[in-house]
Amino acid sequence: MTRAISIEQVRGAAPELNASKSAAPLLQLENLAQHFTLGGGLLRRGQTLYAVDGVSFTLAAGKTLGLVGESGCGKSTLARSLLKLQQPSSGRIHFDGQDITDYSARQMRPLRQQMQLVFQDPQESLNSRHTIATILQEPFVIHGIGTAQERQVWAGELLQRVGLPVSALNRYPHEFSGGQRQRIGIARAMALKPKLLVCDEAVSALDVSVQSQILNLLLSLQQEYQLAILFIAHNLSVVKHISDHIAVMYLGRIIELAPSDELYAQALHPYTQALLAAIPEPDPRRRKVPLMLQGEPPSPANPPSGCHFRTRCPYVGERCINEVPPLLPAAPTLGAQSLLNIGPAGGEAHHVACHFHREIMSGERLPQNLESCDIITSLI
Ligand SMILES: Nc1ncnc2c1ncn2[C@@H]1O[C@H](COP(=O)(O)OP(=O)(O)OP(=O)(O)O)[C@@H](O)[C@H]1O
Repeated sequence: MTRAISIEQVRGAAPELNASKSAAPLLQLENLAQHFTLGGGLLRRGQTLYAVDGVSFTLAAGKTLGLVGESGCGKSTLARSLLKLQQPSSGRIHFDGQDITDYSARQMRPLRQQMQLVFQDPQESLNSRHTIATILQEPFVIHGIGTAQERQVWAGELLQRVGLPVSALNRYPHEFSGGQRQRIGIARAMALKPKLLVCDEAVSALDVSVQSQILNLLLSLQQEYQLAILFIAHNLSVVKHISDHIAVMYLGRIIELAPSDELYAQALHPYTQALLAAIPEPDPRRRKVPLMLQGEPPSPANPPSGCHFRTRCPYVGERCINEVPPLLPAAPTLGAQSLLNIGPAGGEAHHVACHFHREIMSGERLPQNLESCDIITSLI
């Protein structure tokens, strides 16, 4: 007779990699870069594309970091690099106390259970020819965990945990709505009880009401399993309710990183301010005057010198052309939370990469060229 084993026991069945080594962050990136050498036409051949250009942050167990930026700024590339689905060009990745940067595919194999990716389009990521039972049992099969009967039980438990009935096991992905398919995608990602979930635009294709149901599901899974979540979106309003911290990315670099509440209360980088201004405000009394931005984002194959944002920044100065602004704790004069627990490991500090953020916030530096600017509409 087969003994039913709950999914709570799965982690115990897996190789014992799981004990956290210390209070160190679960994930730590140091200056991670992903550069591609372009092929194709004569004009582009041999050119370097700076998709991710020196990203550092930390993420603790049980916390969510929202990663936001326009299409093409490097969010998905960053996700793939930190999961080592592609080898980064430079920088270091620390996961659960181990420097995994140079781990081989074989060394990564047991860690794959701990780091899972949830995709935007579950239609594409779920094999349409397989039943939900097969799809949910696959992670156990790949890692050689459990008997056939045990896997069947676990698949049913996973489905119920994400709010779907066990009877759905014998159906196919196309028989479900987009939101239900994303629940199945999350169930599959949670099968081996990972410590880190990377959600790459996981709710972007869903209706707003379904989005919030999926976000609530992620939050409850996070509480239950002390899950760390990197939540990628192109829209600041989506990440607001799920994120403890938010990182704003522009052309391969993090330009602002702050506790979520603080970012919304007092964004310090002109780009973040523009993203916030682009969020629609239904109450006409509270509508802000949109901050204007010039032009389109430059190509990551030909990024501007100095500050990558300078070609669209209303506050640009000479220094922005010549010097890359480092991502540093915000100026003490900004007061409040910004002064607390400052540390490069993230902490509660508000970090910003702008030479003039003090002057902009104090009103000493005024925007120029506003007349000729466009509103960012792609982010609305
Ligand atoms: N394998 C690759 N070879 C060459 N260029 C690439 C490769 N992968 C990504 N890029 C380029 O890197 C840049 C960043 O792409 P990426 O998909 O990471 O951005 P993104 O912020 O996730 O955008 P989106 O929200 O549209 O998915 C883009 O210019 C893209 O064309």
